[in-house]
Amino acid sequence: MSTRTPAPGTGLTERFRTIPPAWGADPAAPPAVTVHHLTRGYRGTPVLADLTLELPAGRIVGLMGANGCGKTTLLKVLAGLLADYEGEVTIAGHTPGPESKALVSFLPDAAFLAEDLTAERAVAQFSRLFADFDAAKARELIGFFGLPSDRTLKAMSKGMGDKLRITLAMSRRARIYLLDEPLSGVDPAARDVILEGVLRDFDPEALMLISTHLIADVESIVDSVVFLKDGRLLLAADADELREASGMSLDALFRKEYRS
Ligand SMILES: Nc1ncnc2c1ncn2[C@@H]1O[C@H](COP(=O)(O)OP(=O)(O)OP(=O)(O)O)[C@@H](O)[C@H]1O
Repeated sequence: MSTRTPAPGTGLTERFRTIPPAWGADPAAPPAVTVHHLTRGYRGTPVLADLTLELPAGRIVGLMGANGCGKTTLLKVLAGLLADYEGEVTIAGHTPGPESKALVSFLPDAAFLAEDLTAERAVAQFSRLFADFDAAKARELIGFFGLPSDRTLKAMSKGMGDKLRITLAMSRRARIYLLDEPLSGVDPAARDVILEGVLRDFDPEALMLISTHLIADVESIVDSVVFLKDGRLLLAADADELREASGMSLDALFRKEYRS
């Protein structure tokens, strides 16, 4: 039997398989999201393969993985946009459908707003579409981001458009926020402002799942992580516990685990 101390970082994927409940939360409370043996592919090619994971409420979870590992597919299943999957999924106790959609605010990675909308018209539209939309919060965020209220999306820069989309997604009083690559294409100076906006007046009992393949971008705001690899769970953990056990930043660990 070897008496050697394992090198930092080894065995992490066996040891870290779950995200513990948020600090101060009732440990007996049911998870906000459960995914059991989820399998989903496209045209016979599997993307998510027998994925099992649970996400507690009150957490800000980084959903990490290389391009094409299935992050968007998972978010779409949770958002109720992909119905034909194998396995079981629950969102606040509901299978994805009308009840769960009312509780989930999804920010897709693709454009979803009409180009002729101004910020003010977008706020009016979201107020009509979503019962939980907080127009006062949206206007506060529009001010925080310094967005013009009368300029159409077409006339805004990419960064302004991103800030408006994030404003709309974060202004729903949802239980679960799913943000798909919210910082892709955003310049480094704007990233910190956007993250500050995302956290502004954020309900500490809500769950946020934020996907990225650039972990350094969101490392400052996530308190836990899910690493996917080839549609499977590589590890799930509290961020501080993982940093302590690995002796690395999440970014360094991510690079190590995905090097192949
Ligand atoms: N509608 C589709 N039809 C066919 N294949 C698809 C479709 N959507 C996604 N795929 C494929 O499924 C795989 C997983 O895609 P997905 O978008 O879920 O990954 P991802 O981890 O979000 O990637 P990225 O970081 O590049 O956004 C990829 O190989 C992708 O090409």
